[in-house]
Amino acid sequence: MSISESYPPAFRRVISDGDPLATVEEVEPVLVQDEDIQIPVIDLERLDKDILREACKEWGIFRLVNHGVPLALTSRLQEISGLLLSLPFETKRELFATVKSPLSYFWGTPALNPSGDALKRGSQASNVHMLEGFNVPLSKLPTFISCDDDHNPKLESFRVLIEEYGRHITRIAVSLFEDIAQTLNLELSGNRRSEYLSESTGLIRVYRYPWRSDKAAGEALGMEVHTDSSVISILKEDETGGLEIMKGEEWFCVKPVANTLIVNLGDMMQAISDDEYKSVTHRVKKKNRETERHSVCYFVFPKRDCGIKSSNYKPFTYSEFEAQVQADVQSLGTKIGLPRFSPNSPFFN
Ligand SMILES: O=C(O)CCC(=O)C(=O)O
Ligand SMILES: [Fe+2]
Repeated sequence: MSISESYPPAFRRVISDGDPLATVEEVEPVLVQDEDIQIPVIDLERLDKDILREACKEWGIFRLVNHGVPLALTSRLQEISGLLLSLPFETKRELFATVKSPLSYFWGTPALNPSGDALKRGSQASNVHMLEGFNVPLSKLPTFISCDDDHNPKLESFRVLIEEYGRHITRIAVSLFEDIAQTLNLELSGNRRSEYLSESTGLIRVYRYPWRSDKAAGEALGMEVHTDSSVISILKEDETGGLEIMKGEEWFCVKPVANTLIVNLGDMMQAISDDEYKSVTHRVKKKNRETERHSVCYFVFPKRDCGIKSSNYKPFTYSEFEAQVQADVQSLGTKIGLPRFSPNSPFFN
């Protein structure tokens, strides 16, 4: 099987010859080469609250070292997910295609509904994003019994590995959230912590961004410009690179560094912090054409009915925020996010 047979059919023309009729939006010509930038580094074993506060305030993103996730576990998870993602397209489509499976396979868009299925996007949206992946809601993982174990014993290894990785990454998210809350003097008495950051909402997405031939025209965007809706997102990328962040008015490349994790703050953290901290604007734009990019991304959210009150937004629950994002993606093709809840914004709803 050639590698392109494992890609969704809509990707194939684009990766091989850049057919001008291909349905992928070509991004703006690159006028300025995006420069590399060093993001702040946080050491989880010797956490410095001042550096953490500064990173959340000025950047909304930082690199985490001494995070305690065993290297062997991450490597094995990356290896198994890579193997599953390189299965033929049709096999991947069938992998979780049982009504009982909480896991799903998606491609062409990162915008999914709460069940993990791709959202139909508005007509103005660029049609296909050059990415595919598996969506894994961690709390539902114990109920996942693969009906395809005979054909794919790798699926059982994937489940075991992602469950263990999920335990580590949840521990990191909770401990970072508590540290961040301290830097904000945020009151976390009672069950406030688990309402703001509800472990049961945690999900992991394993992404693959395809390789492209030298003949392919232009650049195809891996993931469009966005902020995450989460409280905290934690990314493990491979050595290919492609993650870019906006700082000031400029785009910068975040270079991969072995055995580190990237933490970015999401919209919910921005709202909880009363806009003191930033939900970083980012995208994935792969410069290295010849290699695929693989990443494993964790997202965690507030409890669905958790009320978010802040001076810059009308009060809302996370469910309301999510419903608004989904409605905008479906009607406009893109997420508007927090401005929908800000009386000072032209997007206020
Ligand atoms: O693949 C990546 O590294 C980034 C993915 C991302 O930004 C997202 O899923 O929100
Ligand atoms: Fe993101």
